[in-house]
Amino acid sequence: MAIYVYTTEQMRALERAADAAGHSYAEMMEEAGAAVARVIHMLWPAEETRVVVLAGPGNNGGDGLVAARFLAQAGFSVTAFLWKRPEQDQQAEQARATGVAIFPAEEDLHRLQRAIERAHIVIDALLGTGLNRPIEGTLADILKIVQEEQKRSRQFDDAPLVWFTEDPSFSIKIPHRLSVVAVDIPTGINSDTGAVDPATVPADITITFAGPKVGQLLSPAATMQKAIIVADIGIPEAVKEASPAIAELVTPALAATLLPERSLLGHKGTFGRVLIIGGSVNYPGAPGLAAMAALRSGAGLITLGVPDLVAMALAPKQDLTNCTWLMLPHDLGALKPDAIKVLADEIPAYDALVLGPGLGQEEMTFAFVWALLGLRAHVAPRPSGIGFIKEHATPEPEAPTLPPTVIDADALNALAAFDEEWAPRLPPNHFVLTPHPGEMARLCGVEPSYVQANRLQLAQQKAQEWQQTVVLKGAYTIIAAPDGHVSVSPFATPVLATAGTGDVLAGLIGGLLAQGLAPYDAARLGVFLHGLAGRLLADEYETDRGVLATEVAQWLTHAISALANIAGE
Ligand SMILES: NC(=O)C1=CN([C@@H]2O[C@H](COP(=O)(O)OP(=O)(O)OC[C@H]3O[C@@H](n4cnc5c(N)ncnc54)[C@H](O)[C@@H]3O)[C@@H](O)[C@H]2O)[C@@H](O)CC1
Ligand SMILES: Nc1ncnc2c1ncn2[C@@H]1O[C@H](COP(=O)(O)OP(=O)(O)O)[C@@H](O)[C@H]1O
Ligand SMILES: [K+]
Repeated sequence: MAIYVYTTEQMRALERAADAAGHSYAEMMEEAGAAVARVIHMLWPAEETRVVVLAGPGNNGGDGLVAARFLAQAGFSVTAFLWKRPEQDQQAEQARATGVAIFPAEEDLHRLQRAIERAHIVIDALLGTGLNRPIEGTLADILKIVQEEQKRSRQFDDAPLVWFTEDPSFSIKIPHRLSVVAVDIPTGINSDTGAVDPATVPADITITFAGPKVGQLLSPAATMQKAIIVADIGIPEAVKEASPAIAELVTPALAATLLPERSLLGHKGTFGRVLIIGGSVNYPGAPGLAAMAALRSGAGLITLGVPDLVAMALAPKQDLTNCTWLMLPHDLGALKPDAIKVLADEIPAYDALVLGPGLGQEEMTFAFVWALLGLRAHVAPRPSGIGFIKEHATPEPEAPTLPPTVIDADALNALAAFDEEWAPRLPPNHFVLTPHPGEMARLCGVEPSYVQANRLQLAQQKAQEWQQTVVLKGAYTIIAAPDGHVSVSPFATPVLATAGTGDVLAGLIGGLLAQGLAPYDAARLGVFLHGLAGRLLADEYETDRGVLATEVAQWLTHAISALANIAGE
């Protein structure tokens, strides 16, 4: 079952289509409220758990009152406060009939405050995707009460968790006296832009319906939610598949279908050969990290094409004794265009290439990258001497035909530094570009803040313009295909925000390319396994800091094995 990411308008269209197909709005609200109650019931014991539901004027409030009813039926002690919602409302009546105590919020904020002080859970069902103006007045007062109580109740900051089934595979930690559970989206988050109203209360758990709303995955909204659980509200699959969505979420089920087949009779040649080209005197470790990840990806044979002094430093490292080596010509530890001569003979033996980790930014190294990518005609020879006499070194060899290639790190910077259009000169749908927001900004000639504010659209637009797969890294990494398809990673975990994890990702995607995956699929699976390895490590250490990139590479094997289990659930 695919899970998609929606804009507010797409979500409304999906609801309309579901309603037209016979799954009514009332049924969807019933399922939404039931899902909220189920998640809470899974994590808290009904006895002795006091729940306060804050219900607003729209459907979000309706969902909250349905949840209130199911929770009361399950034995929770539930109080609901209505804001801008009549007490005779149908959902309120039904909830009251099951024993939910219901009060108008406006008339007695003191009562509301006392209830929240005694509560274990506050359900935020004030506003959902219908937010359309700044929050002020009574609504701001209500949220302020929750915010203050939440601050008082924080004992320690738990490890973040983002997941998307109702049966979380990782334990959701409930360290606070008071937990905030948001219905669909925390009140005050703009579900399209990710903008956050200052009144917004961060949610420990957000239960979002049918699929994430794109704003939830953008900054700064992403920081206001920890666990995001996607709940099915019964929209028929056929309706979902026929309705437009802005992106697809990479779920365990999807990732599992992408894992390359593994023949019982396979030998190392069957599973692909990866050549990693990178390394320089200042960054000797990066290609090694890429190689460790490629080794763990299941690829058959990994070679490091690096300057000899980088090879000397790396070869004794534990995992890297499993690699073979190709010494490439360099000047003072930086690769130079002559390396093409060595590579021209070697490259045909490889099924995938990873170009970039640790290359450095020497001009001759950029010239090497341009030449390898066949942008050679536009490598400007360096002028020397007086006047206009230009000195040509040895004639440049022909650029070899490259296998599917990951372009990462300084190879991306080399592209950004190329002074003419590079994209039309590359064979289409043959490369995976893996920029972080800074590299993306350089490639696009914009500010990093612009990249972050327009992550999804920019990645989509550039993948189409460049006709290559683009992986825009960071929390909720975006993977965009040349045909306009976009996928989003479900992982936002600062455990990965440490030097070298990008090299690990590049090597992993390279290893998957070598096993025959198409660029977009190799990127989607690679990003997922990389994020999962990070999550597993955060669970193992019970912290989201202090994990090393080498460990992320090593744990890829655990991630692959965990994927099979998670997807099977
Ligand atoms: N996605 C789905 O398929 C389903 C969605 N449902 C729920 O429906 C919600 C959307 O419902 P609605 O469209 O009724 O929207 P909301 O429930 O978010 O509320 C909209 C109302 O709040 C008012 N409002 C907006 N911003 C305000 C502000 N800053 N201050 C004061 N008032 C403000 C609006 O004028 C409008 O009256 C979703 O978030 C979800 O919870 C569910 O009922 C089930 C089905
Ligand atoms: N908060 C986060 N949530 C999820 N993934 C993250 C987060 N921070 C960083 N990452 C991931 O970690 C990797 C960092 O890559 P990069 O920025 O290239 O670092 P480096 O060059 O040091 O390897 C990327 O795959 C990125 O998506
Ligand atoms: K809400």
